[in-house]
Amino acid sequence: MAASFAPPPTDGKPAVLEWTPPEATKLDLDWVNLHTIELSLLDSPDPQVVSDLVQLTKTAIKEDGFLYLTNYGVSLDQMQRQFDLAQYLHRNISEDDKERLLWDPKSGLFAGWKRRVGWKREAGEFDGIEQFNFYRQEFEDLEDRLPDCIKPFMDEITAFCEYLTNSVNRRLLVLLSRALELHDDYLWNHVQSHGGPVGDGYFRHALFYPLLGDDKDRRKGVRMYGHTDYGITTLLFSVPVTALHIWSRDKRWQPVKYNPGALVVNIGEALEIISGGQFKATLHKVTDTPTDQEHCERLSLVLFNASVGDMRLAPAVESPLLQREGFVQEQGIFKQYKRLIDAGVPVPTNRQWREIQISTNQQIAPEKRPGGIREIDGVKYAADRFLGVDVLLPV
Ligand SMILES: O=C(O)CCC(=O)C(=O)O
Ligand SMILES: [Fe+2]
Repeated sequence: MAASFAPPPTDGKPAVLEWTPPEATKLDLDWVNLHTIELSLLDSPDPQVVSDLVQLTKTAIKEDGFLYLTNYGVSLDQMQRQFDLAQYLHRNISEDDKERLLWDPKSGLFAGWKRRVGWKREAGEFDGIEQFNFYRQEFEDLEDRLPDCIKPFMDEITAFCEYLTNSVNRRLLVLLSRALELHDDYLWNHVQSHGGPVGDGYFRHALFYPLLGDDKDRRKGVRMYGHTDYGITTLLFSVPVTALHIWSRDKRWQPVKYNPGALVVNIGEALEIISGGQFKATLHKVTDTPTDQEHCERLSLVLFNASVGDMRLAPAVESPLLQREGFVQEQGIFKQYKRLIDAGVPVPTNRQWREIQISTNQQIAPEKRPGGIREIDGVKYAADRFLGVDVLLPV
């Protein structure tokens, strides 16, 4: 049985205001119908239950690339505390710390403080998104790389990330390895980066301020443009303010419904490549909120799990699933990597791949991207090219 999360005590620490979740939207939206994976069932003594769970996981990642994960070992109260801490960081970080810890995406990492004015170190147009991003270095240098206000709580944030990485993500990777019919620790041992609470990935405290008036018009309803995450898996805590949309199997943008306590998990590009396209790195974007949430702040906690930096990804051809069913080259990154592999051209290493995307920053309006907008089968795509790899993202 996997142990549940056991956070460090809170006594003796500064008082932290409770985060009040905004009310969920009352609008009846075109919700995407995601499958739910109950992670605790992996421990079931009944082999049929476990094999049904693997089958359901396979269906979810082949069909949607997104799923809800429940019963993963963190209680609602424990999750609430992490939202309290994220809100506390955003309310209490000093202007000096914002300056001192200002991020520099040109470095290839999003580490530190993002202001509400775009995705570069230099101030750009208002986008209303503030973030603090904790990479391995933030966990290692508790003195110099953190806002002073959050220092008393780092034991809790560290323990939380350790649990998410070493228990939740590890168990999820067991399920995904089994879906590929490989041994339980295949993805954990070969693809997941290790070291510290987040490996080469990062933990994010994001706060989306309301976007109103001219700012709203200018951004045409989009907060974060359509993209796939480059890592292995992304664990997003389901939040009451609706904004996350996925490019669904019906080839349209559909919102993800609030599921209190659940993790919304998406498959990153690394898994799409390893699985020879059997798993889908699904496109998603963050949009304006529904009209009844227009004035709500959206707090969002995310763990991005990253792959081993020096590795050049290729499909796991030892997978019996791949041997039986072959590659799936319908979409996206695997198709592009396969073209390079077939041509004998080395694909980028995982580190090169993530750093080029962060440093050249994809959050550029589609019409301003180098390749502009292309229409294929009636769908408009923004075209980009990184390190010889074409990237097409629906607008
Ligand atoms: O905040 C969210 O719901 C999603 C954010 C996201 O897609 C990302 O940061 O990659
Ligand atoms: Fe994302």
